[in-house]
Amino acid sequence: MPTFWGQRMRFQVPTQVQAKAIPLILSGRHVLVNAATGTGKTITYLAPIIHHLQKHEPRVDRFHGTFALVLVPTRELCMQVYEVLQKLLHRFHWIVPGYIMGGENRSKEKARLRKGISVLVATPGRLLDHLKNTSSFVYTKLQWIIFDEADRILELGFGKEIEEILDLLGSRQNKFHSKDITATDSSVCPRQNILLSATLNEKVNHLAKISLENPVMIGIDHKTAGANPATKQFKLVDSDIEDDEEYPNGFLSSSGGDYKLPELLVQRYVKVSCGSRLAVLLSILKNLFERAALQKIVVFFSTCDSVNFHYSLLSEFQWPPNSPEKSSQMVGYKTFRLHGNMQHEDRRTTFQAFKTEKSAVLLSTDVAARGLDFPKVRCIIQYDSPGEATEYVHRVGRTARLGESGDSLLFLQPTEMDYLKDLEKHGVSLTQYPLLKVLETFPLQGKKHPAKKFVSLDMHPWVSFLQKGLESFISAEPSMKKLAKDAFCSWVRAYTAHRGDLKRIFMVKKLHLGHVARSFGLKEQPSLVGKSHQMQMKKRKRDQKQKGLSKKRRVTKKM
Ligand SMILES: Nc1ncnc2c1ncn2[C@@H]1O[C@H](COP(=O)(O)OP(=O)(O)OP(=O)(O)O)[C@@H](O)[C@H]1O
Repeated sequence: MPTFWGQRMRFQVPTQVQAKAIPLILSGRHVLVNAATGTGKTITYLAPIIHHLQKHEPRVDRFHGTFALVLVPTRELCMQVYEVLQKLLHRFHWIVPGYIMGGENRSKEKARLRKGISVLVATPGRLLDHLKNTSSFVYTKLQWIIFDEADRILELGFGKEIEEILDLLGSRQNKFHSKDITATDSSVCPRQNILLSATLNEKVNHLAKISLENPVMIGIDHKTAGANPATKQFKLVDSDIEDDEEYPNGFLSSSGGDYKLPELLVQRYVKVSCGSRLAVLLSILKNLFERAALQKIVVFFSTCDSVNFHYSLLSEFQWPPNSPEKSSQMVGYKTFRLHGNMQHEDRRTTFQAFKTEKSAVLLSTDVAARGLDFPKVRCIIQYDSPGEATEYVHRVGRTARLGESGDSLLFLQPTEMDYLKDLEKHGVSLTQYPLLKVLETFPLQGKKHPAKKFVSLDMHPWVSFLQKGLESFISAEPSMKKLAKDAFCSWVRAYTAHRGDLKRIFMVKKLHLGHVARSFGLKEQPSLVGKSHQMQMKKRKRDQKQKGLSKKRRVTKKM
């Protein structure tokens, strides 16, 4: 087992998945790794590669080009894997790490590829671009292709790109066998491909078939995933260790199987009527920070607009409103946001900043759901449902990493409660969050409001008081109102976009648009919000038409 990695990273013992998979990967087998979130999968594949490269004869040199390629679904994950790689390679300065990804400057990347990158981390689209257009990109010595978060890469619609990449790299199994290459062409290296994820599904089946040759599957149950039995830091149950399975023809015949969740994760749901969602979210955040000032929380939303709106609200909303006492931010902690519509550089800074903060809230879309390793995240709130159970697993996996404890909270409306049954089918079960007890911690004018007195949450004095405060604040700030309206519109669109079976749980026709508007702090009736949105859309169409016409006219004139 390679020893260098633990020293630099100050790790005492390998995790369970590392202990099982590293020897197999070192042996050269194609491997499929299925282990819970936060169990150290990154080192699992990087350590053996570096072990081989540092003793490679002749010594690895930049002009040899790329030996190993790590494919990841998102830019943030690309940066994260690159950072781990840099740490692991500090003693082996001749092995050059590098990354290429969407949003970066292409010509700078070309220059870096021309100089040579030994271990390259990449997002699929940009990699394909360079494979096609950067002639100085040398990959004749490529030995490893890793698919980290394999299922997500495919879900993001990169299936075709991946097939093209495998074809261009000559690594597609049904066309081409690594054994055949070594037999016929000694200048081409034997290949070893590795697929990893905490959730494998049918989509991975195809990728596994076309990219892995006679692979071994490593499945680590959450009870054993923490670490080696040598440490008492993690709970271990030896008998739960699954045997490696030979995987010649695909293992994914049962797609609805259990997902692997961190053992010390406490999973809860909170049932909230639509109109009270916003007030409840703010109350829960306030309560969490009042209970423990030093903690990090990630809140997941379904759309970029919704992230933007809640980000501005949390940053600007003062509490108590119109009070003679000094008011301050309601959730008085640093707030960050992360989503795909942000400028590349802002995404990068947020990602780095949230990593180092000790007390903060990150509001994010699913760009932060996969693979990101933010230290010490204590709680995950899924304010908007994740849809697929797979995404639920990855979102909650941002906490309770590597033997630490963590909490997760899923917001559900009364009409959406069947989602719990859907999760249960995957072995995921949640208990109810004691919302009324939490709301009791917010007395109004010194008076407590015992839980049993209220027929509905919307009538709860604290909730309605806070809701009024939010609505007046938003209606008084035109920029906030605009953000709220945009968020409302895109939230409804996202709600209608639930796929397949989930449409039966997240039923658009059961949505009360007036209540949805309230959940964005809007006083207007939904028809008004809808109308203004429709008018905007009409105006946009009109403008586009006019632009199109004048363009046409210009073109006609020119011709
Ligand atoms: N042997 C080890 N001992 C202690 N900590 C470790 C060890 N190996 C990895 N770690 C740490 O564990 C954390 C989680 O690792 P990593 O991000 O690779 O998990 P993962 O399984 O890929 O998670 P995800 O499925 O969410 O992507 C990281 O902070 C990493 O530095």
